Amino acid sequence: MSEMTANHGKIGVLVMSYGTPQSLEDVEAYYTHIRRGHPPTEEQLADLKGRYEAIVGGVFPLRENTNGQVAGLQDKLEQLAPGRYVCYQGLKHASPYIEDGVKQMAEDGVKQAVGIVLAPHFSTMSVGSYIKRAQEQAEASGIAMSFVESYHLHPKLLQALTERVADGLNRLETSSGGVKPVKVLFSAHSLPERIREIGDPYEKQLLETSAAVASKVGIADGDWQFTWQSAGRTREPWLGPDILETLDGLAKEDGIKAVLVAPVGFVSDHLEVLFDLDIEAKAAAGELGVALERIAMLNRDPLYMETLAESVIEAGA
Ligand SMILES: CC1=C(CCC(=O)O)c2cc3nc(cc4[nH]c(cc5[nH]c(cc1n2)c(C)c5CCC(=O)O)c(CCC(=O)O)c4C)C(CCC(=O)O)=C3C
Ligand SMILES: [Fe+2]
Repeated sequence: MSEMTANHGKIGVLVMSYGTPQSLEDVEAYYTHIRRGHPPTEEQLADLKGRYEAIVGGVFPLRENTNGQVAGLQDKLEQLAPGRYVCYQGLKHASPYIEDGVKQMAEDGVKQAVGIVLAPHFSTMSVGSYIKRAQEQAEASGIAMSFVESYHLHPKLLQALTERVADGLNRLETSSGGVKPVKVLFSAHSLPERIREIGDPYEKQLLETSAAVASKVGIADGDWQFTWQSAGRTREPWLGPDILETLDGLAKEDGIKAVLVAPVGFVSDHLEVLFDLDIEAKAAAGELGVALERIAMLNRDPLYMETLAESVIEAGA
């Protein structure tokens, strides 16, 4: 069988993710793509490069993690439905772009496909825009495509997050010497406030995941809350409170001594976690005299791979 027809008859799976630069030299082109073709100022570029320099040891962690997640999903699909699915990668702001992934499926003879994003919660501005781009290219390429819109309450995702929060609380207890009171902060990437005007489900879904995990771990209602992080630096208002503001209030008004951050809106180690939480939020907490730990990210966790595989099979049946 030739390369061209090897995947003929299989269901294509377009696995979509944000994308990260190829190298430090590539940060400017990547940032320009995020800004819809408008190059960043010198200052903005230096700021973003500085953040990447702080977390990157040769390889950009998000690239490795996305590659691992796509391979892990392929393996899991092979176990559950041998020979039926073939995975392709499609990135929002880096190569291979979403459109490249769809075109590759078409070249390989794929006629039917399912799209899934490596982010559990739906927003028109995030997952919705990935899906729109994939759908447009699928129509142009003659592929019938369906999509997984969200999987934020999938039992295996909740189980994986529950284990991580329980483990994180144990680590925090050890590293902080058992100081109390403790607060669990669930977090996700902020979005512009205007998503509220269009009835976007993002906030509701994030609260649902957080409440479900808190309940499974057995955290009392007053001992957890949700907060935003990583808001964009634009003139329009973004959803708040931001985690830095939340930490300040918890320390000064509520006397909280230790915090476990659970960034449930993300599934990988990447800039928003390794810099915004591990460096920036941790330093802010330190100045406030608050101990801070973060839950381990899902990356290639088997329960996360099963969440993705089961969601794909359900959507592509
Ligand atoms: C909802 C959401 C997610 C989660 C869902 C999902 O995963 O899709 C997410 C993830 C990520 N965001 C990432 C990186 C960046 N996002 C930026 C800017 C923006 N993010 C936005 C939203 C989101 N972003 C928005 C509305 C903007 C403003 C510009 C625009 O309207 O698009 C900027 C520009 C500079 C800055 O503002 O810092 C960067 C560098 C990385 C990669 C990290 C790495 O490389 O390790 C990841 C996983
Ligand atoms: Fe972002």
